[in-house]
Amino acid sequence: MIIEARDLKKHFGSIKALDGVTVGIPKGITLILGPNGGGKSTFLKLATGVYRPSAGEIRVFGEVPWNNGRLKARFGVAYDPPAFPQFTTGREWLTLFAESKGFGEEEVERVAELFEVKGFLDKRISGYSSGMLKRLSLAQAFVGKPELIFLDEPLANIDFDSMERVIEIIEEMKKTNFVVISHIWEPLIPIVDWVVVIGNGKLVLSGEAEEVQEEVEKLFKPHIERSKRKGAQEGPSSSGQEGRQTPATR
Ligand SMILES: Nc1ncnc2c1ncn2[C@@H]1O[C@H](COP(=O)(O)OP(=O)(O)OP(=O)(O)O)[C@@H](O)[C@H]1O
Repeated sequence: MIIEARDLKKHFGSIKALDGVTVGIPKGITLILGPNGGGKSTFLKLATGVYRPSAGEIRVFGEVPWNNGRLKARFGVAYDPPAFPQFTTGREWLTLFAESKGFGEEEVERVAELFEVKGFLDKRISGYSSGMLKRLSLAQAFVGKPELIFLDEPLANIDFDSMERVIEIIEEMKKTNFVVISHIWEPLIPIVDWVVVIGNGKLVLSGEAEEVQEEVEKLFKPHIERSKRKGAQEGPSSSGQEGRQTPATR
């Protein structure tokens, strides 16, 4: 196991963000799922040493992440929402970050190309769209090809082509381990090895992707029936207009 949590707790005042999670995450690609406010990002921040556990323990590569610069140098992280200094350019920020990890301009170019951020790299971050911010945060997480990469919502706010690209990049990096939190889970399932579900501060499920896929589908596949809405629109109580309005009819 590359990550092991034992009775892990994180409380913020009376909020029990994590309330006794015991779980092991193996090598490969792990997907963390769960409802809003369930504790996923808190788990990630405990694993990356941003938070210190209120009780229990978490270890990454056998080490405690809190206050552990040596361990932090071994992984990359993209948090959600991405946070950057606003008045630097993407290039300045990536260069500073790469240098802090012992890499130079070449590595900045590599990750910038990988996530197609080159077109706006010399603009100030304050002018970036949500998708640009997401792609810059992904580029940062991949600097130096770390052996473990944590990604919080890597597919949020990016267009379909970029989504496919991100999934391909993750799949191609065979030697890298990934821990990915994503509400957009379906396109990730084919490449995922392990799934962890955290809800209400507790572990709900942990297992091999193939074995738990059915259960995951039961828990998280949205069941929206088109016919009901159509029926409501066309029914006697509707405004009398048929079907969906086009911009011209509004
Ligand atoms: N720094 C904080 N201070 C206070 N409460 C916090 C803090 N971080 C998280 N929480 C609370 O802890 C709980 C778990 O939050 P967390 O962000 O871990 O959930 P999540 O599963 O990542 O949710 P989402 O899917 O909405 O991103 C929530 O009730 C949240 O409000």
